[in-house]
Order: sequence, then C-alpha cells, then structure tokens
Amino acid sequence: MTNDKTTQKPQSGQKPQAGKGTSLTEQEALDFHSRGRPGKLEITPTKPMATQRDLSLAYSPGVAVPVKAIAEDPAKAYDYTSKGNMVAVISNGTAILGLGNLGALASKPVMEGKSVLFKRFADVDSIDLEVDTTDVEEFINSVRYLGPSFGGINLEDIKAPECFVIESRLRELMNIPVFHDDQHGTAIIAAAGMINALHLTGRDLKSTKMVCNGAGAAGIACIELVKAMGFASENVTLCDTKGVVWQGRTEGMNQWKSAHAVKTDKRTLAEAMEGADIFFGVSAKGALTEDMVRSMADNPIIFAMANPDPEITPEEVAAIRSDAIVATGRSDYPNQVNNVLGFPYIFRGALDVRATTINDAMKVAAANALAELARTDVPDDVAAAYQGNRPRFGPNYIIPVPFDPRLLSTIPVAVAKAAMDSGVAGKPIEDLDAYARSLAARRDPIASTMTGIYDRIRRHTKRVIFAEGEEPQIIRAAVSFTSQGLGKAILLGREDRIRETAEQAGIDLGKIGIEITNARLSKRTSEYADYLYEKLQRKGYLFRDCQRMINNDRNHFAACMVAMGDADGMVTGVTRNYATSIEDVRRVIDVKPGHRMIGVSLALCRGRTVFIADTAVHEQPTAEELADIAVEAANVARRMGYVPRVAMLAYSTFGHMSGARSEKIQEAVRILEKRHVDFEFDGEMSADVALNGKLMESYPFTRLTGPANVLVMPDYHAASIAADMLQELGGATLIGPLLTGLDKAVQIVPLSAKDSDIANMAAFAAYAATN
Ligand SMILES: NC(=O)C1=CN([C@@H]2O[C@H](COP(=O)(O)OP(=O)(O)OC[C@H]3O[C@@H](n4cnc5c(N)ncnc54)[C@H](OP(=O)(O)O)[C@@H]3O)[C@@H](O)[C@H]2O)C=CC1
Ligand SMILES: CC(=O)C(=O)O
Ligand SMILES: [Mg+2]
Repeated sequence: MTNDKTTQKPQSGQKPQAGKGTSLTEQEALDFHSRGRPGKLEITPTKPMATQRDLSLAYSPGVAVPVKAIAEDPAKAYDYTSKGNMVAVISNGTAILGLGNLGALASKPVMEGKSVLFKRFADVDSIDLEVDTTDVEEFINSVRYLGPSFGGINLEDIKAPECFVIESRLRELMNIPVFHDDQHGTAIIAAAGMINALHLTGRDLKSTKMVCNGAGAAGIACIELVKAMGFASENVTLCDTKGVVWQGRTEGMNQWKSAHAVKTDKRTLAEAMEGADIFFGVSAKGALTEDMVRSMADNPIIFAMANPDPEITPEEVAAIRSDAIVATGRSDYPNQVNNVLGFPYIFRGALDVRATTINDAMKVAAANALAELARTDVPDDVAAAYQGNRPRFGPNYIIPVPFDPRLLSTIPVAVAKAAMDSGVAGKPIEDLDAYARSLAARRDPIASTMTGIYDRIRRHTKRVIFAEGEEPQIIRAAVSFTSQGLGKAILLGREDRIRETAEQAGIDLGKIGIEITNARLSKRTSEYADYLYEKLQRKGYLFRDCQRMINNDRNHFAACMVAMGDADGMVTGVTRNYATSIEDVRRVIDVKPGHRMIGVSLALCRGRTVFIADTAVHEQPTAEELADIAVEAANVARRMGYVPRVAMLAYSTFGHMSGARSEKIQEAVRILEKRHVDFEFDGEMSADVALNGKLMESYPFTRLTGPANVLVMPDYHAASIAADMLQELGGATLIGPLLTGLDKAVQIVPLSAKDSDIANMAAFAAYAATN
C-alpha cells in the first residue's frame, strides 16, 4: 500500500482501542435505567414553593399577571416562562438508532437520553415526546400546535422518506426552529470530520469520490451538505439496501433518492467502492466488507457511522490497511462522529438569539467551527481535563471529543452569529465575546475530568487489590472495574468463599479474568511479614504479631502487596469502619514526604463541583494543619483540571462576628500567606460568601477572583455534616472522601458503599498509581 498522497497517516502503534471503553453487559444497561427513579429524567421547579405567598405568586392569583403580559406581547413568554430554554425531542420510533422501526414507546429511552444530553452539554432544558403514529399527517398535526411550549423542536429517529415531509412541513408551519437531527446533525458532524480528513490527506473536494451507504434521513442530508460544500454530483454515489441508486432504477426509490441518482453501470456497493476516496456509512452494522475496504483508493476516509454498531470496526480496517482515516459513531473509538457534538450547541446558539429557524448558514457555521476546533491547539486548562494527554490534530483526532469543554463556548457563538448575519435572530446578541465568556462560565469540567481519568487508566493498566474480596458488593465492583477495562482487579479472600459468592450472584470470574489471592496462595507472605516487622519492631510489635497480621488480616496483607509492588493500588472499607481501616493501612504505608494525609470529597451539585476537605482524617485540625489541608485539597482540585479557589470556612466572615474558633481560621490564612502558595485562597469566610459571587462583592478586597471551588472546613464534624447535607438535601452527587497524601494509592470506601461507588474508588486508586 503506498502513501504518496498522505501528508499524515496513522502512526503504527496508534491502533484503535478495541472498543474496550464501553464494554458493558445488557444487565448493566438495564440496571442503569431502572436504578432509583426509573428512566433518566425528572423535572424540578426553579422557584421556591414553600409558603402560601410562593403559591400565590406561582399560581393563582399571581400567575395571571404574566399571562396578561404574554397575551399582550408574545415575546414576553421568553421572560416569564421556560419556553426560551426548552426543546422538545420528538419521535415516532420508526428508525431508532440503527435498530429500525421499534415503535414510539421503545424509542423513549433514546429520547430521554437525548434530553439529558441537551442539559448536560449545553444547559438546555428538554423533554421527550413520543408520538404513537406512523401516519405523516397525524404526526404533523400532533406537533404543529406545540410551538408555544418550546423554544425549538428536535425531531429524532423518524425514518425516511417520511422524515423529509414531516420536517419540511413543520418548518413551514412553526415559527421556532424545527431540526431533524438524524439528517442535519449527522451531516454537520460528518462534514466537520470530512473537512479535516480531506485536509490531512491533501485532497481537493472537487475531485474526491465518495460513496454514501444509506439513503435515509442521515444519508440524504449528508450528501446534500457535501454537494453544497462543493463535491461534484457525479463523484457522489448513493447506495441503499438495493445497491447503487442509479439513474433509471425503479425499485425502492423515492423522490429524495432520485434527486441523487447517478448515471453509472455500477449496481452494487462493492462495485461502487472500487477506487472510492471516502465512504460514509449511515446504514447498518457490517454493511462494509474487508474486500470493499481493500478496493478503496490510497489513504481512504472511512466514516462508519451506523449505531450502535458501525458498518465496519476500526480494528477490522486496521487489519487490512494502515493508511485509512476511520471514524465511527461510537464513543469508545477515536474520531467519534456523533451528533452529540452538534445538537446541544446548535440549539444553545439558536435559543440564545431566539432564532426562528436553523438555516443552512447556521449549519455550515457549526460544521466549520467544529472542524476548526479540532485543528486548534488544545490549551492548558483543557489539556488538564484530559489528564495531560493533549489530543493533537491528526488521523486519530479529526473531530473534537464530546467532553471537550470548549465546544460550549465556541459552537453556539458561531451558530448565533450565523443566525444574526442571515437575519433569523429574534433577539440579536450585541457582544459575542461576552456571550462566549458567559458560555464558558456555564461549563463544569467534572465530566471531562472523569473521562480523562478513565481514559488514562485504560491506557496504563494498573492492578488494584480489593481487600474484602469475599463480600458480594466487592466482587461486583471488581467485575465492573475489569469489564469496563479500568484495570486488573485482584480479589483478596478465601477462594472457595469468593467463588461461592460469585456463583450465587451469577458471575463467572474465570471468564472475566479476575485473580484471587490470599496468604495461603501467595508466595510472598513471609516477605510481607519481614517488611511489616521492619516497620513496626520499634512500635511494640513482635515478629509473631506481624506474621499474624499478614496471615489473618486482609487490610495488612493488601497494603503490603501495594507497598511491595505486587499491586498498584488498594481499595477497602466495607467491613471495617473508616478510622480502623486507615489505622490498618497506616501501619504499612507512610505519608508521602512533605505531604499530609487528608480526605477530600467532591460534591457535584447543580452543574457545579466543589471539593470539601478534610472529610476523613483530622478531627480538630490546628491552624497549621488547616493550612496543610488547603494545600493538599488545592492539589487534588488541580490534578482534576480545576483552577483552585480555596475558601477557609468559618461561621464568620473576615472578622465579622468573630470568636476564638474563627481566629484559628484567620491564623491558617496567615500561614498560607507566609508560605506563598501558588493558588488563590482567602478567609475566614462563611459558606454563602464563599459560594455566592454577589455576596462576595461586599468584600472587594478578597483575593478570590470568583466563587470558591475548594472549601476547607474548620473541622471534621463540619466537613462531614456539610457533605452529607449537600447529598441529602441539595441532591448533590458525592464522590469520596478521596484519601490523598499517602505514599501509595489506597482508597477507603464508606461501610455503606455500593458496588458502583467501590468501582469508582478503585478507579481513583488506579489513577493515583499512574501519577
Ligand atoms: N453517528 C451518528 O451520529 C448518527 C448515526 N446514524 C445512523 O445511521 C443509520 C441510519 O439512520 P437514519 O438515516 O436515521 O435511518 P433511515 O431509516 O432513515 O435510513 C436508513 C437507510 O439505510 C439503508 N440501509 C439499511 N441497511 C442497509 C444495508 N445493510 N445496506 C445498505 N443500506 C442499508 C436503508 O435503505 P433502504 O432505503 O433501501 O431501506 C435506508 O436508506 C443508523 O444506523 C443510525 O444509527 C444516524 C444519525 C446519526
Ligand atoms: C446518534 C443518532 O441519533 C442515531 O444513531 O440515530
Ligand atoms: Mg437518531
């Protein structure tokens, strides 16, 4: 295979990951959806509903006032209701992913998922509506009157050719954006990837030959867009289940396919693929064969976008030729062409300028902005979210990844600008730079941070010992850890007990490849005893005591494995209280020189993440210890991609209402000043001032440049109470406490930890071991 035309080609050794990232069982997928409140969505009020007065304002009589205002001026609906930030995701389930027509009800998990992605990625509120009809007129009539409720309509998974009629009629009938995402979203993202792939392979789009397999919603929209971008019609061959869409064909045709029929003798996909430069697959699993890939031109561009399984996998392509640029719709391979890169941000921009439609100019602007983003150097703060693995423009990175936080501050701006320039913006934005900044402020890096952590430990496999291997939740966690590809799990315990428990839970440990160890099986027991004796002989322990600890105690054994390099990390905690587990571990593992061991909890609440310290170790820290805690917690925040802003919390603020306990916090602040630490900190201050930028304005002298994201609590009580209350009352997701400052990677879970919490903590242990 020659590479003459290649300006860059995939490096050997950069083979695509074998879809390890999201290997999950069907049961896991079902459990995920049924856990807690069934489904993925709930609705929460944005105003207090606590008092009679609240009710009077929210409902009758107060509500009559905005009613009259909107009746007089419809634009006021954007000021007084949720309309302006609300998108409906609407389907009849006739083309669910690549699964086909499984009906409106069965499409609900996808539509709920899409609503959640709107919220997660672009803070767009969204609700799914499944319309139970395959009749085009009935469908149109069900949707056309819903305009007042929404700022936009995302049509989804409606099969072709009905989707074309439905979308164009609804666009005429409604004065808000109506956007069939499988058509235009897919086309925009694929076009963005294609722009960059053409660039990398040095091709001119006017002479490039493309085959698009799939002549449905996505296929037709893709080729319309590439032709609009300059592809010659005769160079684009469309195929469907009947083969090539050729001029004169009658079987399985419709007017949308006819518009793209080509004059050719070729009849099959295999014939069309000979010498093709680009393959776009929006058809079904396995539709592209190895022979077809073999017959393509040098440096072929293969976008196998069928979901959930692509037309051909990147491994299959890599086995045949090394000069291909490959993209799929899946998140577990490089180059994910998935419309999640588009729809949240396209609607964000459209909603923010109150666009009446999403027109071609806005689509092209989105495609160009996406392509440009992938070519733009990843800045430091974004690289931090990838744990230092800075993606670089090239064959394995032609399109931004969905967790790139810059998407939110760039794509909506391009879309909003295009809407304004093309005259469809109901409320133009005067200062687009300020708009970009306000979008950036909406993003929280936690998801990209977690993705980065998972990516890193998948690439650098670490061995984690699960010290309490006989417990069912631990076995499930170890299985989940392994099957997610997060590392190698070792279960510590009696082999027969572990196997019995696993069998009862229906888990085949052999198949998953989990190692079992214990003092009887291990050949290293006496070395562990020697090691422990060396550490404890001057602390009142006899050699016998150390032997007994190694033979009988799982925490000591596991910690020795980590200390002596037989495991990289350890997780424990479900059978012993936190303090006891820490004592066990500390007998074996020291604190890292120059550090202090503390616990940091992450609270994820309403799109914000705060780090709370110390939630595990120091009951009544001194001022000096509080300063150390601030340093350790700031380090944790920084390692996770945040720029730390540390608030030293108290009940008082900058001496107001101060007492003896606040003075200790003031002293801690002075100690930090003397140490010239390299992060923002201030205090003492109350939690509301620390977290609320408006309240902080009353203290213009503060060194914090924005609301704090690291909260150093005055003591363990306060830290633990605050974290628990955030979880129970504030609906926060709590992660941790993460133990930090130890010389080896150990995590201790609470007694009540569930399998998923334990697997996450094992991932943090593995991650610490990679640093
Ligand atoms: N990665 C992404 O972001 C996206 C991916 N997709 C994927 O694209 C695919 C199509 O979706 P959509 O356009 O909405 O569905 P439609 O039902 O509208 O269209 C499907 C098209 O694929 C054709 N087709 C199906 N199986 C084959 C096959 N084995 N060989 C050739 N052609 C085939 C059909 O042919 P015929 O006309 O003869 O029936 C039809 O033209 C799905 O797998 C979907 O998951 C869609 C949107 C986004
Ligand atoms: C991603 C998507 O919308 C689809 O596969 O249908
Ligand atoms: Mg879809």
